[in-house]
Amino acid sequence: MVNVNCLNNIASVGLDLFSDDYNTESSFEDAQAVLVRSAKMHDMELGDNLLAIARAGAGVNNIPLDKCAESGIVVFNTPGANANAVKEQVLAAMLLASRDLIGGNEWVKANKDDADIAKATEKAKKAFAGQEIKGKKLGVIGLGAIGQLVANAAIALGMEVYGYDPYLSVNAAWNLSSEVKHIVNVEDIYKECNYITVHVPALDSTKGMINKEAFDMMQDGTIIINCARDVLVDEKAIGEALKSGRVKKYVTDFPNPVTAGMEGAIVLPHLGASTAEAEDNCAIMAVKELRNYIENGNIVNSVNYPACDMGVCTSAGRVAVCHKNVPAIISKITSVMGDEGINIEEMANKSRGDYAYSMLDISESASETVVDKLASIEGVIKVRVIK
Ligand SMILES: NC(=O)C1=CN([C@@H]2O[C@H](COP(=O)(O)OP(=O)(O)OC[C@H]3O[C@@H](n4cnc5c(N)ncnc54)[C@H](O)[C@@H]3O)[C@@H](O)[C@H]2O)C=CC1
Ligand SMILES: O=C(O)CCC(=O)C(=O)O
Repeated sequence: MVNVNCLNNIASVGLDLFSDDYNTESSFEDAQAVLVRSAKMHDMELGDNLLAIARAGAGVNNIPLDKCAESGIVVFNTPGANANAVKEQVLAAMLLASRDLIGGNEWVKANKDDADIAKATEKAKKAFAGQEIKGKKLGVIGLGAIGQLVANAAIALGMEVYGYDPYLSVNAAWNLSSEVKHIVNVEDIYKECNYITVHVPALDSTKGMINKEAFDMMQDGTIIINCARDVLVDEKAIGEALKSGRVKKYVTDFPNPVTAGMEGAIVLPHLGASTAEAEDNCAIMAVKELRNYIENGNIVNSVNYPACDMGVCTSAGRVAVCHKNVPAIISKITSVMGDEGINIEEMANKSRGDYAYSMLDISESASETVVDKLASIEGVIKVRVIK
């Protein structure tokens, strides 16, 4: 039985994909596999039995990726599975920031008992008038799964779109409308765009990237949308930019003690991925990734180990090894097999930064002796007999 712990609510359509060989009611301490959404895992004790964590979503800043890699725990996410939900929220955010629909609705609620509300409406409504997004310039920072959908949708809505992503993959570039203007210096977005939306991961290199210097370059009345992570925007600086009128509205999906009451901010309670469709997509992808790793040793969509996929094992045995990416380790692994008279029928070795992963399809199932010998090689982190 494989023990699975869910740290957050995971859609049942995903959990239903686990076979009877899985117990999805496990405690965290006993789990071999963990499913998580936004629960913070940095301070959690990671058990020796834990093999894999799947983030049913995109952002993995709630998971200690290096600590997991060091312990041979493979972390997955579900790229693109909630991108459409976030794209739709960004479109809503741009419209909410452009037309004072929230203020107008509050006015109606406040005047609900006025028998003459229809007449009063026609007088009051000028206070809630806004602007159209058609013809305005939108800057999209980060053109991954979400950014590219936002950019294409904004083109379809008649916006002029500037896209910036220095690490853009070729596949992502193919998906972008040719009408998106390719920006190589993010400052051009700050200087020229009326709307700016950010879609990058929270990394040391991106934290605080929208800061005072960025606001100083912007035009008065710029609208900022942040459905990525709060730490990307310097909150002291945006508070000041809102006060000065440099920024007209800040729409953020991340309430915290600073943003929650911020004048001029529209603050949503992290709803970007909260649609039935996105929750289902993420849960299905996450469970499939976990099963593929647990049952076949394959790594697809990991964020701390390399991709490595040998399909379903057709040999008598398969061994999977998480190890450091250091010289001569492969020859030591294969020597163990040779010394034990085991033939390697197929093999894959992939690396990612300091870590690597090897899978060996072998002529017999690895014995305890083989596993112990592999585990004793310097730099080997975890050895698993898959078959
Ligand atoms: N509000 C919500 O509920 C959700 C928020 N998110 C957040 O949105 C982020 C983006 O999600 P996806 O588009 O799915 O991820 P993704 O990984 O597909 O795209 C991220 C893009 O950012 C780019 N990038 C990285 N550093 C950059 C930089 N300094 N400047 C410009 N571009 C840079 C990468 O090259 C990549 O193309 C996630 O990391 C997560 O934090 C994601 C899903 C839901
Ligand atoms: O699971 C959620 O609701 C949060 C989604 C999110 O922030 C992400 O996928 O990065």
